[in-house]
Amino acid sequence: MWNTIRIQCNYSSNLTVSLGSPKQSIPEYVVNRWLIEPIQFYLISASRFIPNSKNYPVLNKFNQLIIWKYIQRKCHNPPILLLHGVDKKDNELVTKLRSVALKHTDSETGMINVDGNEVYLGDLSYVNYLRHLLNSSLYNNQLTPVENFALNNTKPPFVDTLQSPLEPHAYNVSNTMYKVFEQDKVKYDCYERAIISALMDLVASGFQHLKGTATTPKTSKDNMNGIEYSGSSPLSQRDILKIMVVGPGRGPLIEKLFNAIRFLNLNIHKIQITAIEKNSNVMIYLNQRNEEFWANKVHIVNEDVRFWRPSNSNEQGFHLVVSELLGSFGCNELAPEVLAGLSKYRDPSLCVFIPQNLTTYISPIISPAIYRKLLDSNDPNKFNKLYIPTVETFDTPSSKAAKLWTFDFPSPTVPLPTQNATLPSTSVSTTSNSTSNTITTNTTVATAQDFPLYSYSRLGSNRDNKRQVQTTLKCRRKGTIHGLLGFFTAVLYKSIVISNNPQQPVPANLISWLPCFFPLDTPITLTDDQELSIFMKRDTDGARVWYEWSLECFIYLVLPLEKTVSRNGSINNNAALANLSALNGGVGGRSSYHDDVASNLFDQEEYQVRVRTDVSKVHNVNGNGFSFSL
Ligand SMILES: C[S@@+](CC[C@H](N)C(=O)[O-])C[C@H]1O[C@@H](n2cnc3c(N)ncnc32)[C@H](O)[C@@H]1O
Repeated sequence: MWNTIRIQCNYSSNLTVSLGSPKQSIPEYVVNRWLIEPIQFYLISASRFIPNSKNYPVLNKFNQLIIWKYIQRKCHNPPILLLHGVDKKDNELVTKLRSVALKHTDSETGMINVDGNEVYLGDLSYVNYLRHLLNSSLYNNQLTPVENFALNNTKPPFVDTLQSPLEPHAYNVSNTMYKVFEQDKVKYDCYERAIISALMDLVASGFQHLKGTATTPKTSKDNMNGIEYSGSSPLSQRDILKIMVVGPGRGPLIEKLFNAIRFLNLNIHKIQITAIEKNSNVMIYLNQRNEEFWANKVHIVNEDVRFWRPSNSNEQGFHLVVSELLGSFGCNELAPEVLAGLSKYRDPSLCVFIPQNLTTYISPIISPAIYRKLLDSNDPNKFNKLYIPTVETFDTPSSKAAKLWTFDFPSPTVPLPTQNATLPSTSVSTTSNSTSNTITTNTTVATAQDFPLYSYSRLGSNRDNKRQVQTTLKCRRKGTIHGLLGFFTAVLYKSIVISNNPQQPVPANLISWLPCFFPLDTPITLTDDQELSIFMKRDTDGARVWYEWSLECFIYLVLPLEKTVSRNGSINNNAALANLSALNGGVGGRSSYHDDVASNLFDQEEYQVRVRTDVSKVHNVNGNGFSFSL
């Protein structure tokens, strides 16, 4: 009923709802469902209270939890708690408590002065209990880590806003934003574990000679978080493990890399580290940290990695590439495009990328608050854009999400560097830490000339990073769908996974990414047990990347089969077929389903038909509403 009123009032922001505390426990999804509504008052009847062991009125655990959850999630605009029924004559508990508790408490008379009149508020032990409940809310956090993080990091008026996704490949990330990233300790711990695991495998598959630290005495300047470094290496390039960090920002991933090297006790002389960061604003941090903590061991390049090319053969043939170019939807910060060019500079025989892959997911959501915000916006493209809602003001009618697509790193479709490439004499150079500049021609490392400057047009419109999926989801619960929620899972290395799945983040306290939202311009209403068909596309024209999306919903009808026997005795199913064709034409069912159904007609007394009940338009066709420029 509330939903009907809201729709009839065109999602007016003046419309709010008052909820009553439940008599008995209700399913959690119902509590969560109301959490996304504009609750103005939360009514607590005195009859919900029960006496505790000292005969004071308290709420049961279930009602306590609901109040904590509502006031915590809506901390910037909490509902007013309205206690009622305390003064009812027939409230046995009140009468009892009044005689036991209040008689002896002179200071708590429960009287207030309103316009010169003494008004009896009722039994104050109820109010006192609610006060206690509010105070104890601080120590009974009901929110998820990501909700806590989002609420603590967004203050009014930015709470509950729709942000545009970051585009770090196109715009420089601010210092404040890097600080926010760096708060996610668990993300960096996952990276550290992934790097340790990958380094162990690399060592085992050909870099055994890395085991053991350098023996040269260290100087204070050469102290890299405990890694001993002598300042010069007598090793030839062939012995060297080459590591690239793409987009290190202010350096937390490099920090984790050094931790991993130290943890594994690897010889730093035999490791070459290159970091490529396009944001010139962070160069000062990186260079300072390089000097202070990393003994200038990191070769820092201030360039867009898509346009970077190794100046000589020593600068390629990477064995480990570490990056964190993940957006809320996984691929929306263009990791596939950014890393594709770099793939060509890997060692074709042995190279690990962290992350190894990313997979995107989508789930239909109910979010009247977000929809109302969009209705209020003057942007003509508002329904063709991708958003990041700052606070989780949504609920999902389906317990599952649909898997869309995966990107592997390095991309299996990017050609391998040429095998046995011959090094031109000009490409061989001596690095400051190397006494040998000889690289023999039987190396599998290719030359810079083998890999022309990365260009999207050269890759045939970047075809390999296009994706298109049509997938279905069963929705058990009814509701009005306002859009799709996108999130990702990334395999950093083997079993080390991170995910911003709102229902089950991995690790549970990961806070870096809120899920993203693809709106529908006309919401779609579902009854119980419907099926949703979701169309999602990632497209590119070589200069831009964008997403397109649409929805259809279906119900399954079971229809009786009306058989008539003709004069010659044959069975005629015309009535059923007529039903089918009516559904096909009238409701928009698809003929392929009906063909399947028709072929089974002769065997069944009834048949099932899938009927389309609603369909949305395709949003953001050709990226006309929004796109990410390459
Ligand atoms: C999501 S931030 C992560 C930064 C850092 N790894 C951290 O954890 O704080 C992505 C970083 O990659 C950089 N970046 C994005 N695209 C890039 C590109 N094409 N070439 C080089 N750096 C890039 C951005 O400037 C940004 O610093």
